[in-house]
Amino acid sequence: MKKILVTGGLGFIGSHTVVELVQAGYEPVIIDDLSNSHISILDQLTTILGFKPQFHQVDLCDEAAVKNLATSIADVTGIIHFAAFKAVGESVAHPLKYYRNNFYSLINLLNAYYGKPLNFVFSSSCTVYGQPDNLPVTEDAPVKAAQSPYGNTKQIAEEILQDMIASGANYKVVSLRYFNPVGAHKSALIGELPIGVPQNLVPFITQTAIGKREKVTVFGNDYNTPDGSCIRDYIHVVDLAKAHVAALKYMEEESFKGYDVFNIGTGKGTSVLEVVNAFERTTGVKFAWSIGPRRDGDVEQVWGDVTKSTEVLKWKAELDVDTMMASAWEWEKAIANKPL
Ligand SMILES: NC(=O)c1ccc[n+]([C@@H]2O[C@H](COP(=O)([O-])OP(=O)(O)OC[C@H]3O[C@@H](n4cnc5c(N)ncnc54)[C@H](O)[C@@H]3O)[C@@H](O)[C@H]2O)c1
Ligand SMILES: O=c1ccn([C@@H]2O[C@H](COP(=O)(O)OP(=O)(O)O[C@H]3O[C@H](CO)[C@H](O)[C@H](O)[C@H]3O)[C@@H](O)[C@H]2O)c(=O)[nH]1
Repeated sequence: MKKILVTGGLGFIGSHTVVELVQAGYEPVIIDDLSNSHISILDQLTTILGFKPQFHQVDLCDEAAVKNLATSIADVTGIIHFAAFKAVGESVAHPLKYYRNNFYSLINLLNAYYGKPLNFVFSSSCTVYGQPDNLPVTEDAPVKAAQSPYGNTKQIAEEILQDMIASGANYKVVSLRYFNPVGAHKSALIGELPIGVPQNLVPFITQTAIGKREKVTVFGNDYNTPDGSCIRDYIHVVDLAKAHVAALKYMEEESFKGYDVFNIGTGKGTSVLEVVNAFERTTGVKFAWSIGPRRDGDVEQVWGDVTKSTEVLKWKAELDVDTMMASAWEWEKAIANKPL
């Protein structure tokens, strides 16, 4: 069985990917420092999988610890590198915290496994496109000046990986540019666990619907879009998780060498108001919301062209916005009934 190191494997996207890896016949080895996740996610994964996946609590910024890891778990065929800090606003307030964690962890990992013929998947973001000139945005669209230190870590990390490949390193690398991951596993045993007040739309909606927050503010209805609210490409986290399996399979092909990048979205834009309506319609739960001012730094509209990922990775998102909302709501109710 092919062993895959999953850094950040107890986090939102990582935990769902662990499930899909096992279903596809891989053996995941989870690395996490629990800086933005809960150890009980390991128990939840154990319930879903029927066995306890291997887990090591390691801070990837600790160079010596990562070297030890590479010695003790030397027989991996791939690494999926989720571990990073991801809050845009916090990165503006604490840029060094973001540059330190997101770069040290990446570089320590690449150095520790350097020389081995590994398949490496990097979690990038559509944030690298800023506001694209053409929609849907394709992978060859220009990377725009980063809007935040967080976005900058994704842009620079992609460059680091390309420079490393250009230098002749033995790795194969795929960067996946995620659009907006939402939703939760159908078991409602794993999902997104925002720490503090959620910054993202869907957890803010579910926390408001359950009564933890008073009201959702729709940030702006005067954008140049059909209903005036911003448009994003929301993707179900289980579809996103499956894209990682597809990326590994693609890299396992002899013919693939070097570096490649893919958009991972649905190819469809949905407005904030459409998300609000979809939530209320699918769950039957109404919540308080109102229109407020625009949020600083928001891109007006972005959705991805997924032709390349469909044709080359042979992967396509299958789950719709209603399923995303329904599963996010089941997860919110599950953790309200039984806090982790
Ligand atoms: N969720 C999104 O909207 C989104 C969008 C685009 C890209 N991404 C990227 O995808 C990846 C995963 O995102 P997520 O939403 O699952 O985030 P998450 O915070 O839920 O998961 C990240 C995990 O990494 C761990 N971690 C962080 N720093 C670490 C370190 N130094 N050593 C070991 N573990 C560490 C955290 O404890 C957490 O469990 C991140 O790289 C993120 O930037 C996320
Ligand atoms: O309370 C809220 C929260 C969000 N929004 C709106 O909902 C949309 C989605 O906002 P999110 O914060 O959920 O997502 P973003 O698209 O702003 O950001 C996400 O996608 C980015 C890439 O575009 C980065 O990857 C970032 O890490 C990730 O959180 C935006 O139009 C935002 O203005 C609201 O109206 N009210």
